Amino acid sequence: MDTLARVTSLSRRFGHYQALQGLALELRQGEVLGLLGPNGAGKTTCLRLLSGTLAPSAGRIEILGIDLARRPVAAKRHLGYLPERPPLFDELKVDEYLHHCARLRRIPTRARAAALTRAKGLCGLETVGRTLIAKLSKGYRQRLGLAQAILHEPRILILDEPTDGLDPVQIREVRTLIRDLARTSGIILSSHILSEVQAICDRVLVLHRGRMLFQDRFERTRPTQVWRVRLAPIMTRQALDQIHTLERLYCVEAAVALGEDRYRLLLTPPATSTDLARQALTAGLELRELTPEPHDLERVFFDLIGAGGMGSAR
Ligand SMILES: Nc1ncnc2c1ncn2[C@@H]1O[C@H](COP(=O)(O)OP(=O)(O)OP(=O)(O)O)[C@@H](O)[C@H]1O
Repeated sequence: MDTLARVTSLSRRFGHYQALQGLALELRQGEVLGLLGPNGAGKTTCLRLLSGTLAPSAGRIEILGIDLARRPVAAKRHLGYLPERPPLFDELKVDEYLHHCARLRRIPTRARAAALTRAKGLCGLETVGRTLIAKLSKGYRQRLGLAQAILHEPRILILDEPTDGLDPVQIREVRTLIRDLARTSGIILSSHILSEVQAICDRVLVLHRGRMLFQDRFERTRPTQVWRVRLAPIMTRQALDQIHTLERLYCVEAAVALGEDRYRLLLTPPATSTDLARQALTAGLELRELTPEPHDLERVFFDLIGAGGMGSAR
């Protein structure tokens, strides 16, 4: 897979405030990378740095091997950027605005009409070319923001909260469009909604207080290795025996007591819940409940926003 962007030790300060600290990431062709984090985590700062609209305090950004700080014009040719608030001019019509963007992007005059048709087609804007931007709905404004970002067919798309403020139908359309665009480019987008990132992205990078907390590739078919079990009630003095029996099961890597005959178990790969049920029965444990725990990312994210996690006895 081709590496499109490479970021090393990227940091940005605002006065004494460290908004981003030591970020490293790579973006590859065909990949959608999600930046996930609560408000103020540093997502917009990171995307502004990557788009070249904000200068870093330290670190390096390479776009297709070109140093963004040293050769900004050459590097930005490969970038399309949809900021948090799309830079639209209300007094222009959609076509006028896109022509203006095509000029700014230095698309040759003879190629402009085709570029507009392509971008409008991809973003579902064919019917609104002559509409005044001031009259567009929020959903159409967002589509237009996307259209200006893809007009010059960039290899890298940077999208700041691309579905923010859209209704469920528009969200589905924009998600489909993003997946379509990823066939020919690499996309990095931000969101503060876990399900959003899980729906669109191949990989996630969780930011918190300007630092990278966690990075993972979604393997949607990967079964969870963490299970929660409830056993038949026993006398308190036997509780220790119960957890020791669980720990001794061949398929169990670790067991944590949650109280009232409930335990959280980490299975040894490639063991499955069927192995667990069978081995528990053989060991004389009576299983009353067996439920999968959320995937790692969900636990990391809920820990982050203070809703409990692996260590809690929810
Ligand atoms: N121009 C600026 N001057 C001073 N502080 C700033 C500036 N831009 C961002 N910050 C601060 O940097 C931190 C990170 O902001 P940023 O907008 O990158 O977060 P975010 O993760 O995008 O948040 P949100 O989801 O709310 O958009 C915040 O505390 C913010 O107040």
